[in-house]
Amino acid sequence: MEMIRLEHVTKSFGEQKVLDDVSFSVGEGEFLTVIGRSGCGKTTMLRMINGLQTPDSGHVYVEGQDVGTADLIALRRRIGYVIQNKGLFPHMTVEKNITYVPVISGRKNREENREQALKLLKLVGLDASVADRYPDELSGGQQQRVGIARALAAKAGILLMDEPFGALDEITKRSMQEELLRLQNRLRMTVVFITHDIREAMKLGDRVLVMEEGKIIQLDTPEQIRKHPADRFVEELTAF
Ligand SMILES: Nc1ncnc2c1ncn2[C@@H]1O[C@H](COP(=O)(O)OP(=O)(O)OP(=O)(O)O)[C@@H](O)[C@H]1O
Repeated sequence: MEMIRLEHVTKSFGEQKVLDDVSFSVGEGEFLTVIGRSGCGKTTMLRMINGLQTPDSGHVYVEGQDVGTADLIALRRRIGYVIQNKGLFPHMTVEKNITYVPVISGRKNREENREQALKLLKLVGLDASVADRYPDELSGGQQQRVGIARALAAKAGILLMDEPFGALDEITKRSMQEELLRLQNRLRMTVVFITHDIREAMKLGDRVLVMEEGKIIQLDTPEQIRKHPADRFVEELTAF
């Protein structure tokens, strides 16, 4: 099944065309990585999927529903959004952050919420003792894990990740990558993952989307991209 589809999406900020006739789709359970130079439109594209940005023309569909006419609050509850160094509510404990969506959706049983939070912490490789801490009392890597736990608690079938591991050291980054792949496989989440790191893009993605100046240059499996780079830019990018 198709989870996300962009159809001829165009977006400008003032004179600058940031997305230029972008079309692609992401299947259920697929892990799509997105790579391209700074400013090429990656974040703008990602934010369209949960309705934080609207296209000037074209359409974005999530699970067949046009985001332009969807109930955005309901939509965002189905989509986890994990961004570097942001995204957690600073005034809420880790537990409250994780159970935020279930609670606002009406699940008020405290014990049940606590239990779920602890289970999810374990699942993302965190100790139960962090449940009562605040986000700024956690390391960057721990915060990312909490962000993922929160998306899982919301039973988000779709996870949008904008350079989630960009600020992490190599070792933590690697273990987070492994963990994410394991969870994604197990829970069959659909993931769109922006990165600046081509190794990360090739390692994590079932397919890799390469962008340049608001256009898709290539969208293919890591193997095909390596074998048949669409142009010099992709060739240089993947020459490692
Ligand atoms: N709300 C906005 N208003 C005006 N310009 C914007 C806005 N959001 C983004 N831009 C501009 O649009 C372009 C694309 O931004 P975007 O954040 O999508 O790029 P990106 O590929 O994610 O970059 P990076 O890799 O540096 O995060 C940039 O030139 C940016 O300055």
